[in-house]
Amino acid sequence: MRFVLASASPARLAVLRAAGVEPVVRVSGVDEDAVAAALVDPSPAELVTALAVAKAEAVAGDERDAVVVGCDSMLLTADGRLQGKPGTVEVARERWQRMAGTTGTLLTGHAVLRLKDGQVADRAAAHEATSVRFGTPTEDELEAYLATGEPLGVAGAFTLDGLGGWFVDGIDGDPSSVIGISLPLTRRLLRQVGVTVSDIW
Ligand SMILES: Nc1nc2c(ncn2[C@@H]2O[C@H](COP(=O)(O)OP(=O)(O)OP(=O)(O)O)[C@@H](O)[C@H]2O)c(=O)[nH]1
Repeated sequence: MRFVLASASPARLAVLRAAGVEPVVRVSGVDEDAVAAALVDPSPAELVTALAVAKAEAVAGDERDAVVVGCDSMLLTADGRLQGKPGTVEVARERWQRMAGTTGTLLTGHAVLRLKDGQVADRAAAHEATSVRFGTPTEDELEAYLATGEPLGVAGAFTLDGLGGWFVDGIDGDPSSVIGISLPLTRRLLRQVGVTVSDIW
């Protein structure tokens, strides 16, 4: 079955490939700020789920028979801030100075659309929440990490499976969701739209 990943995320692609799926990658190009602005006081979970739906829907229009999956990840910090990608060293530094030694929640919205004959025959969406216990990098370690550039382009300014792993003391929940796509949740959403995971791996 044709499996379309509506995401530019190399991490999501890697998780799916390691799990036996060879997705067709179609980047949605969704304006995330515009989607967020159209929502009325969404909860963090509602926001990431709405963004995942928007990404999947943006790509689905060109598909005839396929499963289309979209995701969106953000970090909800212990002091209640919802954060995407920091973008700059300054922002990533400020975030780490606040979050070191605390526990945050990495939220990933997921949307699955089942296309048949060019129509959305079925759909399912949900979010996964994973607690992340951050370590406390020394000032030198933090500056070295920032200098690698890795934290700038990932939600929450950290990775679990990359250089950031040195600074994550532990998680409570699904690790694949932190990296970018929850395999167990995606399996459940696929089942809701009549697709068995072994149909796609
Ligand atoms: N490798 C890795 N990437 C992470 C981790 N946490 C967050 N990310 C990445 O951070 C990015 C979060 O931004 P999103 O807006 O959800 O996705 P994106 O990369 O912009 O790509 P789109 O789906 O096309 O929007 C994703 O690429 C995630 O895979 C992690 O622990 N490991």
